Amino acid sequence: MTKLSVNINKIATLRNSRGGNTPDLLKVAVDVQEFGAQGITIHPRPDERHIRYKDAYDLVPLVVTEYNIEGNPIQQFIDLVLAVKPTQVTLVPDAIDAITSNAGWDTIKNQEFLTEVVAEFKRNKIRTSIFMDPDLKLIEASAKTGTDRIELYTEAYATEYAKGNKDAIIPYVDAAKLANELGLGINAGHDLSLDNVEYFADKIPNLLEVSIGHALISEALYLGLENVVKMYLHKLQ
Ligand SMILES: CC(=O)[C@@H](O)[C@H](O)COP(=O)(O)O
Ligand SMILES: NCC(=O)COP(=O)(O)O
Repeated sequence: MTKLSVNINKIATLRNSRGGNTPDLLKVAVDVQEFGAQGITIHPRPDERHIRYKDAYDLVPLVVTEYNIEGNPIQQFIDLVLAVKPTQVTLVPDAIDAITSNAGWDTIKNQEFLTEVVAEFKRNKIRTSIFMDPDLKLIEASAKTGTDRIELYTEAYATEYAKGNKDAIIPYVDAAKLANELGLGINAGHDLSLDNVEYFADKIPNLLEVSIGHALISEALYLGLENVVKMYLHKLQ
């Protein structure tokens, strides 16, 4: 079975848009776990445009499932993760001004750096995962960093699947087979959705975890909309 870790960045985006505490990020994290999600993911970015560093601390007593913190391992991020001690840290090479994560690591070019960072987190008993495109050479190199897992960056799959190109799964299956041979655990995420996640999970051997945020929160809005509109109409009768 593949675990679902719900990324709550978008709840923080909505909260920050008004400056108050609605929606309440911490309550959402508690409720999402009560509804059955097996993990909570956050991706604090240096500009704190959604998740604030304080949120990462406030979530500690409330995340009773797997706590996954994603981000670019700049010193500020490393210090945060070492202080919070989540279950897992996912290393993502996102540029400071990127609108969202848009590439996996070049694990050949950054091998020494990643090896050091991975070792530091593992010394602190934090599981590590490296965000990766499904590139066999890079996946082979990722194993040399000592990481426990990789997270397959699924945007390309999601984009092609939406166009009807199911063959877009092939590089991911090949990548997963190699990762399995190398003893790497496999996570996946980015633009996974109710439309494309089942096919992905069916085809990828030993997919341990998916982290889903943007589509899941959007779908929750759509699926809840009719109910809430009706509740308002009822109050206004
Ligand atoms: C690592 C990754 O794939 C991202 O999906 C990320 O966690 C989402 O970040 P944003 O919510 O800032 O787009
Ligand atoms: N690691 C991927 C993640 O946490 C969520 O990505 P998305 O569903 O917001 O694209």
